[in-house]
Amino acid sequence: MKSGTSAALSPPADATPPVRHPEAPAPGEPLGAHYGQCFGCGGDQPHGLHLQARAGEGVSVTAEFTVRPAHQGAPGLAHGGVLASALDETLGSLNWLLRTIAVTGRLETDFVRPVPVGATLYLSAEVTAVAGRKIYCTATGRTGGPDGPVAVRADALFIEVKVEHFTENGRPEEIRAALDDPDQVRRARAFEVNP
Ligand SMILES: CCCCCCCC/C=C\CCCCCCCC(=O)SCCNC(=O)CCNC(=O)[C@H](O)C(C)(C)COP(=O)(O)OP(=O)(O)OC[C@H]1O[C@@H](n2cnc3c(N)ncnc32)[C@H](O)[C@@H]1OP(=O)(O)O
Repeated sequence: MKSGTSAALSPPADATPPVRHPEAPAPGEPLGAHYGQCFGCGGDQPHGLHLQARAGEGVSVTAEFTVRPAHQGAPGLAHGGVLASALDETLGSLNWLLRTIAVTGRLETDFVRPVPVGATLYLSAEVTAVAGRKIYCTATGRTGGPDGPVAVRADALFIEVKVEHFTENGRPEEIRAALDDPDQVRRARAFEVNP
């Protein structure tokens, strides 16, 4: 069974291949967190997954995530929602290579093998197509190594949004703090200049 079989995840006929932004980080370079408090990638988020994605070739990324005891669902096994979060975050980081701000519209996940506590998930993701504001992408998480068996996979549709998506909907205290942080503002601007 393949994931992403719903019609909503099939790119339309006028979709085009993704275009890597000319100033995207070189393959192998870390992408950095898009927000320090992000549950997926933020370095300042004590409860987070601390995912550190690296740019790959084209519009692709890789990341690793080691399952900790706090991530359990069943005894000794990762919670599926946490694994979906790791996939979501890895897929979300692809947008940095397009220099587009986008949020997850749809995420379809297959849980193929149980993932024990202590295991490292080797994640890789790529954008497959773009159609207007819609960004189609796919990800896998493997155990045992980057070429190990697939444990989880996901297909997703991200939707491009403006910075106002966050400023108009986020809780004011966090938005104020983000606007007061020059690094955060610089990062948001870097996305915005994309035509
Ligand atoms: C300085 C201060 C500011 C700081 C800024 C920081 C920068 C940060 C940088 C980067 C942040 C990235 C964060 C990544 C985190 C990891 C990823 C996540 O977990 S994101 C969270 C979960 N996702 C949501 O919360 C979305 C909630 N949903 C929405 O807000 C809306 O539904 C939204 C924006 C997704 C779409 O709403 P519409 O009104 O803009 O657009 P419509 O017209 O509905 O959709 C556009 C097209 O997309 C399709 N579409 C939309 N949703 C779909 C869905 N669920 N399934 C299938 N198609 C969908 C529609 O059918 C339409 O297609 P047709 O153009 O007609 O062909």
